[in-house]
Amino acid sequence: MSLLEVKNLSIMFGGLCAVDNFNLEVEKGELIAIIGPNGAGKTTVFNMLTGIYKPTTGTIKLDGVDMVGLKPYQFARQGITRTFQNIRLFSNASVADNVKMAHTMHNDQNLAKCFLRTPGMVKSERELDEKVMGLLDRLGLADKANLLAKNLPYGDQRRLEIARALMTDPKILLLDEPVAGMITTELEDMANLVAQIRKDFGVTIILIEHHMNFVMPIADRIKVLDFGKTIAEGVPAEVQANPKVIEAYLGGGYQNVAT
Ligand SMILES: Nc1ncnc2c1ncn2[C@@H]1O[C@H](COP(=O)(O)OP(=O)(O)OP(=O)(O)O)[C@@H](O)[C@H]1O
Repeated sequence: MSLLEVKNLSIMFGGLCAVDNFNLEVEKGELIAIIGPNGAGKTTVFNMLTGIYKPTTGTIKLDGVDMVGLKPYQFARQGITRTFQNIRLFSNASVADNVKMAHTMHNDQNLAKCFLRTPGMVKSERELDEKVMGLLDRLGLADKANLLAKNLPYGDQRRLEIARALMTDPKILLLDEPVAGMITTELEDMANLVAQIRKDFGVTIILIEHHMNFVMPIADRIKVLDFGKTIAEGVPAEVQANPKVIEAYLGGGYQNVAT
């Protein structure tokens, strides 16, 4: 049984079929990229894989558990966490508190224990602080732990989003355009970071991206969507050479096939 099994997933918005018969099997530890031009349906797939949208038809199984119909927080508790194309941070909280809050929001907190500050609570708080600092260290943000999130450079805000997602110990990490808004010279750093996270945390990663150059060196497999349909899939070299992919990118005036 694969870690994630998605079968015949489709969603209609009125008369528009935004995602049509999407299938995906992901093994533990894999890194899968979903690419495609604007409006291809990539974010909609993520929205279905995180319970934000309920598919019109199809099934999603995580570790054999049927996920369709569950709420977003239940997807998160089952082990699917995501970042967003538009960064979502607590901008007036510190970098460290942003990561800590991801834990607090993800786990049930016992209010009585919080107020009583039992030895167990103090110990778990200490362990939590250590985990936060460990994660910030791995993501190159340890020296910025006390800065307000809003004062971080853009690339660091993206790293912080990933740290927040990792704080929930996900089985599957979904990254929605992790280099959106970054300048070309930052792409390679982020690609290295994503590959390193996969290795260090043993986490399975599915990411959406426009930039071919970003996904080519790090993805095991790539799926290409266009107008909601899967037009190609395979290892990066196969996909890059696929005429349908070249047409979807270049035919639509899309310029990132080589960038
Ligand atoms: N809630 C919604 N209601 C109506 N239409 C929607 C909704 N969400 C997405 N769509 C439509 O579904 C299609 C796919 O959109 P989606 O955002 O998934 O594309 P995308 O591949 O992520 O594009 P981009 O790269 O621009 O983010 C688009 O035509 C979009 O307008």
